[in-house]
Amino acid sequence: MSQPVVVAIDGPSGSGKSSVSREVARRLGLAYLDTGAMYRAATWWCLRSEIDLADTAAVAAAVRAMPLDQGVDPSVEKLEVDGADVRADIRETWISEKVSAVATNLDVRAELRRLQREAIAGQTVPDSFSEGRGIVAEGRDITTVVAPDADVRVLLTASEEARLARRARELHGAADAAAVDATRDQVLRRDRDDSTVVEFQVAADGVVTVDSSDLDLEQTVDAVLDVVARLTGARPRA
Ligand SMILES: Nc1ncnc2c1ncn2[C@@H]1O[C@H](COP(=O)(O)OP(=O)(O)OP(=O)(O)O)[C@@H](O)[C@H]1O
Ligand SMILES: Nc1ccn([C@H]2C[C@H](O)[C@@H](COP(=O)(O)O)O2)c(=O)n1
Repeated sequence: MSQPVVVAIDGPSGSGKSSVSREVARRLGLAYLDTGAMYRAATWWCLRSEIDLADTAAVAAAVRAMPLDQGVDPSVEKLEVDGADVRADIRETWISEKVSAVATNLDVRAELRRLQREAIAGQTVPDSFSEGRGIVAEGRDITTVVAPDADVRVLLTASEEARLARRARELHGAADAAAVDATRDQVLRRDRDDSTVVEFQVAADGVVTVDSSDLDLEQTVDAVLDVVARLTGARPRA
């Protein structure tokens, strides 16, 4: 059997991390880990438990006790907290507005980092979803903190304009001025808050930047697959 491949992808909001990482994992036959979904699930859990997000100790304790069940199959999204399917809830505005308060809690980051490393290591052994082929993990600090030794490390970027337009189209079905204005908080304010605890705008040493501003989704997936092939020899399965 060939060596496991770990691909780490970071980038700002709306750069395409989730869509691109999921598709890259699918084509390479790897597992997929959406670490942003973990922060969103943690936010859902704290709000549902009526914890004041400003009470950092209470939030951290709740996250340590969170009964999270997250799938790693790129073709079948699974995300449950305490048996509840939270896939739809965590994408809603009430979570997007609050998630940075949880993601900037350093004790929460330590706990989720532990779970993320466990999930990544779990995919390098034969008895796993990927049968030991490896994983694509994406977020904000995967290339730098969670998996700095990953075989492939990519910073996926896109201009502010492109990211706002993408999110506006996704949420409002159009990228006119009103729709773009309505997404600013979700994209720019969130990046500003999140970047107080983690660097995801500038590539660290050894991290390859893929700028998707002028690429469509398919071209971006191909660009990342090219980087993976160049650095590891791994290619899409027929
Ligand atoms: N290269 C691309 N060209 C055009 N649209 C894209 C491209 N990449 C992603 N998209 C679209 O942009 C939207 C945002 O992408 P996605 O959710 O993957 O970004 P993200 O970086 O994971 O964002 P966030 O961190 O906020 O969750 C989606 O609707 C996706 O289909
Ligand atoms: N490794 C990560 C992943 C995510 N976050 C934070 C930043 C976001 O505001 C939030 C949700 O992520 P998204 O689903 O939008 O990618 O989680 C982080 O700090 N570190």
